[in-house]
Amino acid sequence: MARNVILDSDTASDDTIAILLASKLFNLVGVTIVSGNVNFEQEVKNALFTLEYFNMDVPVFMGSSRPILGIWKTVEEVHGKKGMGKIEHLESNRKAEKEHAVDAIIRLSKEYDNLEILAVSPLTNLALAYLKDPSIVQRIRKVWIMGGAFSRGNTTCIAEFNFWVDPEAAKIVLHAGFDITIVPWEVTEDAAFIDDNLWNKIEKLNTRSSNFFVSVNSTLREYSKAHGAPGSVQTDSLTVYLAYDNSSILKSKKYFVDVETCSISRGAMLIDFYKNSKRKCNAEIVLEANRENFIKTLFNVLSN
Ligand SMILES: O=c1[nH]cnc2c1ncn2[C@@H]1O[C@H](CO)[C@@H](O)[C@H]1O
Repeated sequence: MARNVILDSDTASDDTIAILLASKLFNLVGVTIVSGNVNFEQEVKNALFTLEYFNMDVPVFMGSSRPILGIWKTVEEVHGKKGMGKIEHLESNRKAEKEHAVDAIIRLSKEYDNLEILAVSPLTNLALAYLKDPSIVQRIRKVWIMGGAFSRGNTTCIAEFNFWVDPEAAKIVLHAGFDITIVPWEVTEDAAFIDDNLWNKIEKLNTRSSNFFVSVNSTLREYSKAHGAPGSVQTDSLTVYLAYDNSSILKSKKYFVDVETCSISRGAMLIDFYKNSKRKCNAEIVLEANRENFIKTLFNVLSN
């Protein structure tokens, strides 16, 4: 039986493919929206449009429209004016639910045994849900986080975007006592890049989903190439995939993990590799992922 998941998303280019993948691999019981990549209302539209495009009947819950301290910037230069690459007409007939994402997370954690959270975005919604009802820690089976960088920050010298947008939320979640697995930025860079060869193959599939993939990731691809990558990195999708196929986590280890919240290193992930702090391990860090399996699954999903 499919596992029950909520996908927490700041919906822009790569997030949409994570939504698609999550709907194929899991029982996706809700998409919760959080501020991050682009304008919040636009993110909601992007999620609704994606679900309508793929004819998926999944409720969308609007969450926090700003990080806890509200110090962040959106990154239209990464994802396109509306966050969806070349797709600019993003109207749909769908509407978001009235219930707030924080309440939906708390309610769904009671309704579904073993609910898991796929957090491919800043952690504001989950942190607020935990603050409102700390007992969700006992009910949520697992939290999969795309976030943090070992050292190659994609937003500042040291910080990855999701942790950088809301480091206070990341800190709250990391210290809450959830069963956490983190997929850091560099691991996704190594295992989830779409180079020209692969991009052309996806383009040639010429299916409804491959056409969507190519259009929605067009700006991310250009931006990534301009910054020295071979193409777009499907970071959020890899996280969803590893949550589904744990055997594709080739190397991982549990550590004490924290997040820096101060000035220049704000959003930096702190991993106690040598157990200097003697503090209890609070997260499993993925160190290496199986690229081949991920690409094969992505390709299969885009073939239909
Ligand atoms: O410059 C960027 N490159 C890749 N992903 C980015 C960038 N800026 C924001 N994101 C978003 O942050 C996470 C990865 O750090 C992904 O969730 C992606 O949607």
